[in-house]
Amino acid sequence: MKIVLLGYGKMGQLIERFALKRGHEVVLIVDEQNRDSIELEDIEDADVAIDFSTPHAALDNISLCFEANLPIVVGTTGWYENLEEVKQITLSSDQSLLYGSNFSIGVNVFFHINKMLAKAINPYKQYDVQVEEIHHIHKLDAPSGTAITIAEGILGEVDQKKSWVNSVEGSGEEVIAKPDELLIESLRIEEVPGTHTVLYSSEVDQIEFKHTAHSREGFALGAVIAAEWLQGKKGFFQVTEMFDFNS
Ligand SMILES: NC(=O)C1=CN([C@@H]2O[C@H](COP(=O)(O)OP(=O)(O)OC[C@H]3O[C@@H](n4cnc5c(N)ncnc54)[C@H](OP(=O)(O)O)[C@@H]3O)[C@@H](O)[C@H]2O)C=CC1
Ligand SMILES: O=C(O)C1=N[C@H](C(=O)O)C[C@H](O)C1
Repeated sequence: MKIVLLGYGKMGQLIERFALKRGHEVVLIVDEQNRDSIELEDIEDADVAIDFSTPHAALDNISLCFEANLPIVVGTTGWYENLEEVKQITLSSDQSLLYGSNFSIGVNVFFHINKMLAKAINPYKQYDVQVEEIHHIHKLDAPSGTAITIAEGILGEVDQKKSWVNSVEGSGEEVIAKPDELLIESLRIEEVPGTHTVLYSSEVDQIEFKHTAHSREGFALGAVIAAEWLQGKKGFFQVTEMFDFNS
C-alpha cells in the first residue's frame, strides 16, 4: 500500500516503522508544519491515509481525504462529538473511513469482555462501577477515547447508569458523580502509554478489570493492519468490526 501519514509524532513515527516492516510505502508525511501546503494532487495517488494527529486537526484531515477519494484510518481521539456527522458524510459521499479509540488487540479483547462483565453484574445493584484511565502528561484529550468506548460498553448493559462524567485529577475541578452517572477518572502521570481499569465495588468486595499497555507498539501495528483491512471497502467502520470474538 502507498500510505499517507497524517501526524508524525509518537504514533506516526512508530506506524511508519511497522508499515515499512510489512512491505508498505510511506509516500507522504504530514505534520503541523506542512499541513497548510498539502494539495489534493499530493495525496490522490495513495491507497490510504492514517491519521494520528490532534483532536483539532482530525476533522480537517478527514475532509481532505474525502476530497481526494482517499480511504482513511483515524486513530486520533478527542473528536467523537462529531462522530455521527462524520458517519453521515462518509456514507452519503461513498467514502471509506475506519476509526478506533484503540487499535491494540488486547484492548479490543478488553472491550468485548467489558460488555460481558457489565451484563453479568447488572442484576446485582449492590455494585457501583467506575472507570479509571492513566496516560502520559502530553495527552491533549480527557477522558481518553478508550475510556469513552469502555464507558459506552458499560452504559449499554448497566441499567443504573445513564451517562458518563469525567473528572481529571489535579484539574482543580471536583466532579461528584450522581448515582446514575458513570465516573471516568483521568490521571496524567509522566510517560504512561495507557492504562485502563474498570472497578465494580460493593460493601463486601471489589472486582478490578485492567489493561496496561507496556508501549505504543500494539496501537501502531493495529493501525497498519486496519489500513490493510480497509482496502477495497466502502463505508464507515469501527476497529471493533475487524475482530470476531464469537466464532
Ligand atoms: N487509536 C489508538 O489506538 C491510539 C490513538 N492515539 C491518539 O492519536 C493521536 C496522536 O497521538 P501521538 O502520536 O501520541 O501525538 P503527538 O503529539 O506525538 O503527535 C501529533 C502529531 O500530529 C501533528 N499535527 C498537528 N496538527 C496537524 C495537522 N493539522 N495535520 C497533520 N498532523 C498534525 C503534530 O505535528 P507537529 O509535530 O508539527 O506539531 C505531530 O506530528 C492522539 O489523539 C492520541 O490520543 C494514540 C495512541 C493510540
Ligand atoms: O494519547 C494516547 O497516548 C492514547 N490515546 C488513545 C486514547 O485516547 O484512548 C489510546 C491509547 O490509550 C493511547
